[in-house]
Amino acid sequence: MPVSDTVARDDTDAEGDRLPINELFASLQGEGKLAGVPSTFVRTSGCNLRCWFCDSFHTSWEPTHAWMSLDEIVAEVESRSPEHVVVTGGEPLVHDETDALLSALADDYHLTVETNGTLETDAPVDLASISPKLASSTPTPDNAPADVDPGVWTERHENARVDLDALASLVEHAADFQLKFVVTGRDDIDEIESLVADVRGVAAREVRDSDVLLMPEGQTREQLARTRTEVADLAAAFGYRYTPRLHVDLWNDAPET
Ligand SMILES: C[S@@+](CC[C@H](N)C(=O)[O-])C[C@H]1O[C@@H](n2cnc3c(N)ncnc32)[C@H](O)[C@@H]1O
Ligand SMILES: Nc1nc2[nH]cc(C(=O)O)c2c(=O)[nH]1
Ligand code: SF4
Ligand SMILES: [Mg+2]
Repeated sequence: MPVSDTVARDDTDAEGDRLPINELFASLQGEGKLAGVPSTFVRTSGCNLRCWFCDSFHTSWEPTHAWMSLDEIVAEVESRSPEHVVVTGGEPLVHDETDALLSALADDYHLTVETNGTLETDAPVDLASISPKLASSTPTPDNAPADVDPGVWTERHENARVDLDALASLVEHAADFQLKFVVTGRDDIDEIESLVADVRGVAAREVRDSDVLLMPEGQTREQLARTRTEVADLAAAFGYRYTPRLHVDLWNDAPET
């Protein structure tokens, strides 16, 4: 099991700007303020966290990818019609080259970055879709994916999952932002309220309740069916925004959806 933050660069990667791409596809944005918007997704591989529930197993726990040059990625994006591009992962901001990709796309596309909120970027971002990871995301031998021993990641994930300076920087820097929490149940709400208060205390930008989104944990329709009602009730009770996971509802989070 890889312990590295990112993925090992192979020898063909020696030259130029390249990124490890797990998948690149057009779909509807399934989550957040832009749910339903046709978008091209660029999914990088490698992450500095290991959420036990990660729905992109082959970008975190067992990374698989092809190394593509920034020019190749841009050409693939240009061959698809959506005007919105979502750069996601894995954790896209673990790669320095992600900033260069965002800059290359910025003039022609609306850019959403899906990030765990632990790393900053100076690159142009239209929507910072920040998903801070709560204590309920930390992997343990009891909740880790099948046949995976979380090992050092229990402590490593727990120590790295919240960086208030990075969160404040992302909130302040992007044209728009959302704090989109993966919610396993009502036991998460105290930490959400506390973290939102902490971000409000350091960020030089208003964080409205409508900028805070509660998203049910679930990789499949069946798992979402177990969590969505409780999470929707929490959103209504605490005044936050509920977000669905449309791609799971529509396509059960099949690859390239
Ligand atoms: C695979 S992550 C990649 C981006 C970044 N690493 C992050 O976690 O925000 C994409 C989005 O899916 C969410 N996500 C991952 N696994 C999930 C699950 N089991 N249930 C609900 N949301 C999940 C993440 O919180 C994030 O908003
Ligand atoms: N349709 C669709 N919408 C998404 N929004 C965020 C996603 C992600 O994996 O970052 C995602 C995804 O994987 N598919
Ligand atoms: S931070 Fe994102 S990519 Fe990394 S393990 Fe968690 S959900 Fe997966
Ligand atoms: Mg996804």
